[in-house]
Amino acid sequence: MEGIVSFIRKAIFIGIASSFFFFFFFCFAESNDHICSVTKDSCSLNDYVPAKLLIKGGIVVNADRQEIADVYIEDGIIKSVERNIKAFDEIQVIDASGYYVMPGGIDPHTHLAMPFMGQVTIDDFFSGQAAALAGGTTMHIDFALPSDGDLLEGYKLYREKASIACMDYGFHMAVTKWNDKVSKDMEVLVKHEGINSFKFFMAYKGSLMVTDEELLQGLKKCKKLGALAQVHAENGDAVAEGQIQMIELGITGPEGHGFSRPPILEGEATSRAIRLAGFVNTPLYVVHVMSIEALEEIIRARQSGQRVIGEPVISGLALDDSLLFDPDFDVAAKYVMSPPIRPAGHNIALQNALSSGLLQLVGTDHCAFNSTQKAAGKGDFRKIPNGVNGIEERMHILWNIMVNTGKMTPMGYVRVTSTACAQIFNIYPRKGAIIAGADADIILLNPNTTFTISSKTHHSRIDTNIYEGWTLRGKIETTISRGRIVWENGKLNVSPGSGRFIPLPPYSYLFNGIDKIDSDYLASIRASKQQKK
Ligand SMILES: NC(=O)NCCC(=O)O
Ligand SMILES: [Zn+2]
Repeated sequence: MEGIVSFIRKAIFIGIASSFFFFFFFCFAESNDHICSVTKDSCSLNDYVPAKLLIKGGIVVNADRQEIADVYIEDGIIKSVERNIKAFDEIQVIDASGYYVMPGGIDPHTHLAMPFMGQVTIDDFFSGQAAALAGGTTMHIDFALPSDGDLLEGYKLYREKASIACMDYGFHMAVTKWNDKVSKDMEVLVKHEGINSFKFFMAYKGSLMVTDEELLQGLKKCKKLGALAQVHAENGDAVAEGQIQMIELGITGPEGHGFSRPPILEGEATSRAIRLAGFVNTPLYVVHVMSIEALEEIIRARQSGQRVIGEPVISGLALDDSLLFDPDFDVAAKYVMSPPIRPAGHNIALQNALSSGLLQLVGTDHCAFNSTQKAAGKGDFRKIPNGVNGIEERMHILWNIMVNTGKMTPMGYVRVTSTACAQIFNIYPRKGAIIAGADADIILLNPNTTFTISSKTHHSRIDTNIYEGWTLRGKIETTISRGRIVWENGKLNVSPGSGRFIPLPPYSYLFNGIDKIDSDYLASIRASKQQKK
């Protein structure tokens, strides 16, 4: 009898102890999941318990197919995509008939809360992301800058800045000098911190610019780590020379910005970076391709079999440089970015290259400075902080200039706004697709709604807009981020801290076969050495 009582006591004790264990285990796991978020108090319950959603009867578009289907979402994940899914009582149903139902946009190029040219970009990780969600972008990859050249310190700072995020995000890391510590930090970032790309600035002499020698070391290290090397391709030495020339000519206004860094300097740096990446045999990603000169280098390299990705940005695709010549400084300064927005013709060439697959994905380079910040360069264009808005406008403008004009199908649109980015940065198909198992990042676009862009109604903090007054057809009326409806009926429903950091794993598809090419090359060198003997 005593034995039975003692057995029951033990069983009760083990039961209670294990309940405590599991309680603490799950609490810890939950808090760990939000390790970089602000306190939970600032997040609404909605952030943790996404609703069950059924999107019914829309035109579901992926990069490879388009079909009328329903999309069922549970716990922030797409559970099924098929026709005639039954709606049960507790499921919220969205009628999507007549709407395009597409993966949320992924913006590969943003600069939120970035210190640059004596200013800090006006959109932080909350305001910039809220604007993005209102414009149909559900994830972005921002550029973390080193802190005084220190990569890990810089990265830590950016993770802290992003604690107020309200949508999913990842990071690229910039490399602005070269030494052993930089090399070791790159390794730590790739192996332990979810970084799989490093950006090298070939411009901004005296601040961010790297030398060819530094770039070469960086390319070698990227290859070793399976990380993608990215370049801002402009010849920084020549730009500095061009700027002096303009000042000597008495050209001090925003138009001097464009004249001082002509397309030939973008073409030269693009060619140089491509050739160095070819020498190392590592993939290369050219950010913000703005000119025919750079485009031609990318096409030539791709034709020769080199793995080069070209990213045009929405400003370069949609605009020409005419407003850079506006006599009103405040108007012209809005358009100052680097490489510069080019004369008419370059934008059309970039559009054509995008539609034919010669360029692969579209970014924004959202780097917003308001008019008081831009005013720092009155009387000297070299001091105008470089950067334009776009995180909120990219999806709509691209739909208008590419899909409404017949240059691109909705499937092509999905490819360049979302899928290609997810593939290049190795998070496909969790992102970039509407398929079972993917994150429920989805937009509903009404192709018949028109609206007009204005700084008075946009959601970014910037007080101007480079697309001011543009009337567009086709509106993203609903944005769903991980199963939560965050944008609907012209209203945002977001809270700081609800966004998630998405680690980006190394060795994307771009690295497949690189080792084979290397070993074949080494074998051919050895063979030629033996022949000589
Ligand atoms: N692009 C630009 O003008 N500003 C952001 C920094 C950069 O990407 O070059
Ligand atoms: Zn750049």
